[in-house]
Parts: sequence; structure tokens; C-alpha cells
Amino acid sequence: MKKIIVITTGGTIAMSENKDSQGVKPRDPKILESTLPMLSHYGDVHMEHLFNMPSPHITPHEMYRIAKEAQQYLDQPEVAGVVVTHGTDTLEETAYFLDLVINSKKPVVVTGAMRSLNELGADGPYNLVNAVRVAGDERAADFGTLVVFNDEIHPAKTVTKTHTSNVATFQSPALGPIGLITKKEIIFHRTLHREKLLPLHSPVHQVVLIKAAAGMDSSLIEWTIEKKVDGLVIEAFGQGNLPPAMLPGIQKALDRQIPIVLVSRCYNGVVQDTYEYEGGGKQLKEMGLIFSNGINGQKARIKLMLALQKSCDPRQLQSYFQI
Ligand SMILES: NC(=O)C[C@H](N)C(=O)O
Repeated sequence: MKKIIVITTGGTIAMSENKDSQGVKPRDPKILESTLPMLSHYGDVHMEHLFNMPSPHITPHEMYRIAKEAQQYLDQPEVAGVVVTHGTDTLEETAYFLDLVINSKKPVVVTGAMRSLNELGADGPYNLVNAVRVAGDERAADFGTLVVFNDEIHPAKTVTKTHTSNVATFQSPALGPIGLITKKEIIFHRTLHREKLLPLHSPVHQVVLIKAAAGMDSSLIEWTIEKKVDGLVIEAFGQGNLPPAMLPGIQKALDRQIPIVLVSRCYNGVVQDTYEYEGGGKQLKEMGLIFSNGINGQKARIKLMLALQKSCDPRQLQSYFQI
């Protein structure tokens, strides 16, 4: 049987509901060990409890700790794959972090749950079984980090949480899942190309994510300059356009060598230099903003944090954000 390591980090999958208050929170850190007899049908499964945190408490430092732990296991020849259990709120950010830094062809699978372990219709044990199955599947090799949830397999790069409570929350809006899981088999319907790897370090750079909204001005950007942040990601409108009142702040940030990555707040399509009006994509490109496609704002932030460890040069940074 293949040796699979499950690294638990917390999240609803490892929580339970207090039947009096109906509140859900982490309690016993070893709660997921109750699934081991079931998991043992699919592999020689070992569980390591790294920490037990709700995922809104996860920071890039914890992402680094998970990546380091996973890498150490993957480097052991007898280990076939690694599963990470994680809260769903920030799961896509951790999954993308792992995707960008883990140097191994072996499968890395992230999963979680929308209903805690003692709630009706708990989805955690089922998702965990499927994650272990995918982690032991050679066809998942060299696909980078995958997210397995509700019978689907998604690339870490494209997956996002789309629903606050539904068990079908994880979707890849533009491209759909890479595969699906049934009781009998695992079906991959397309292949994946890995992105350029970035260094596995605990991020030290502060990157702020700003979402544009109609009528916004430069005050938030001014604040980030005062705070001496190292980088900005701006979720712009449509194809990559912003209110003209944000431009003075953007120019000031660029003058201070703060790199700015532009993504769209639309979840389909690309940002490009189409519009020539004030604040349009053409002007933003000429000003030197880094256009990023294929990832959402929260993932662009993770990538910029990691890329800044390699270089602060906008041209070099731009090369990391090419599709
Ligand atoms: N379903 C979940 O896991 C949500 C929870 N708030 C968490 O991210 O930890």
C-alpha cells in the first residue's frame, strides 16, 4: 500500500459543533484520527497534526510551515503523496502557496469541509478519503497542488471559494475542474502545466490587496505608502481600468519603487491595455503596473510576496505574472 501523509492544520474539517450553543470551533486537535480506519482502505496513511487553527487565523508564515513540512515528507522516497487538511476560508491561498514553492512531482492535495465532524451531512471524512485517493494516484504526479472537494479535483491556481456554506463551494470559474471522483474511479479530463517555482521561505514582504470600487480615490494607497508596504495588488474593473482619482496614489507608489500588480475583479477574462481613457488599461500599462492574468487578487498577493524574495525589479516581477 502506498504511504500517504495527512498533515492536519485545522479548519471546519477538524471542528465540532457545541449542541447547546450551536457554535462551531476547534476542540480536540486529534479529532480527525477517527477517520484513520476508513482511510486505511486506500493507503498506508499517517497523520501529523501540525496545528489546529481556523483558517482566518492562517498567515503566510503558517503557509510556509505547511509547505516546509510537506516538502520534507515528499523528499522521503517511501512517501507517495501528501494531503493537507485546512479551513476553507483561506484554503485557496495556502493551496496556491504550496503550488508555487513545493519542489516535487508527487501529488499534493488540499481538502477541508463545510460541515464540522459531528454535524448532519459532515463532508470532511468523505473529502478526506477522496483526497487520499488522489494523493495515491500516479496520474496526479507533476500537476502541482490540487484541491479535492465534493467529488471534484481543481488546480490550486484556479480554484476559489464561491459559496459561504454549500458543500459545492470550490469552483474554478473559467476552466472548471481538472477531474472528477466517483465511487469507482478518478477521471482526469485535462492535463496541467506547472508554474515557475518560487523560493520556499517565510514571506517577509508586506503586500496589500486593494479592491477598486466606483468613485474610489487615492487615500487607501496613500495609507499603504505611509505604512511602507513592499507591494500592492489592485483588483481593477473589467479589463483593467481604475477611477482617475486613484492615479495620483498609484504614481506616488511607483515613484517609491513599490511594485503594483493589476488583476481584474471579474472572475472570468483577462486584464489588458484596451482602454485609452484616463485610468484605462493603456495608461496603467504605460505607468508600469504589472498585469496579471489567470489568478485572483488574493492569489496574486501570495505570488507577489514570494516573488519579491527573488527580485524587486518590475520587469523580472512581470515575468512571474505571465500566464
Ligand atoms: N469551512 C471552513 O473550514 C470555514 C472555517 N471558517 C475555516 O476556514 O476555518
